[in-house]
Amino acid sequence: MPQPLKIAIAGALGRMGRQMAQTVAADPRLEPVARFHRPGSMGEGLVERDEALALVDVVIDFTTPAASVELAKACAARGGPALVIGSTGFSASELAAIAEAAKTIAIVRSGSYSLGLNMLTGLVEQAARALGSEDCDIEILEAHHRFKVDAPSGTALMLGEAVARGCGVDLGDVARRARDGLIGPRPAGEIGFAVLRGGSIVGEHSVGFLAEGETLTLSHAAGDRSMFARGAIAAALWVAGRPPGEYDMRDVLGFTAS
Ligand SMILES: NC(=O)C1=CN([C@@H]2O[C@H](COP(=O)(O)OP(=O)(O)OC[C@H]3O[C@@H](n4cnc5c(N)ncnc54)[C@H](OP(=O)(O)O)[C@@H]3O)[C@@H](O)[C@H]2O)C=CC1
Ligand SMILES: O=C(O)C1=N[C@H](C(=O)O)C[C@H](O)C1
Repeated sequence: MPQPLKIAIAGALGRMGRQMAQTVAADPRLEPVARFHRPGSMGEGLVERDEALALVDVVIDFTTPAASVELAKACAARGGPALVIGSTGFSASELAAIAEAAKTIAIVRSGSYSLGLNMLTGLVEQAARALGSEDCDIEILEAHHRFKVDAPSGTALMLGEAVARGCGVDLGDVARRARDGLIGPRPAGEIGFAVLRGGSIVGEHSVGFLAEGETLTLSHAAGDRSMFARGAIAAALWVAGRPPGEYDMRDVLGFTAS
């Protein structure tokens, strides 16, 4: 029986931090060693971040872009532990800082740790490759709870990247992230995003391929947050001991890049 993997949980008092603690505690492959929150946030079994980093093999982090970047820098500065990042809403410069840290430590980062959602990205890429975005209008819809602060969701952007890979285009060149006012007819080739916020929706995503006379819709709905936690655990078990680099769930799940 291998030694359990030593895990720390960042953002321990957040929605995903609490879900992670519950799911990690129930998994015999893991030893939940430390939980930390904002600097100076003690009580409820919390420790300071740098104390936690000294004790564990992998940190699982669902916090904010700024907190994840600081954490990645801190892990890289001490040569480990490895990191599983679930936070979303990063700017280009924040992503560059994470890529820099990944030159020193192994980091898995994904906008969704759901297995089903990651399978959906493969299907979406395949459909986009077959249908293209010239004769078919491709639109991504997402819905989340009222507390979500970033838009479009990390998952919607992942789906957008899958569409772009399938169509052989750069998402940055064709993404239409908002529409308002007298916007004129829809240009061919756009990849559109639409966002709904409200209530307690855990996460719903769909990709519509809208062609002349027919619509294909591929969709996913999250029932609760436990599958994100299970996916993050799969990523933690996979990334421990890996060489430095930035990985995603396609690496973890062994989905071949096409
Ligand atoms: N990739 C995936 O599969 C999933 C990703 N997410 C993403 O994960 C992130 C967190 O989501 P959720 O749990 O719902 O959000 P919450 O706001 O509930 O949790 C985030 C927590 O991080 C805390 N935090 C802020 N700064 C720091 C810091 N410097 N150090 C430690 N903790 C800090 C916040 O504290 P405070 O409350 O004091 O502000 C908050 O409690 C979001 O970006 C979300 O989009 C969510 C679900 C799945
Ligand atoms: O903030 C959330 O709740 C979620 N965030 C992730 C995202 O931005 O896609 C994943 C999931 O949809 C829940």
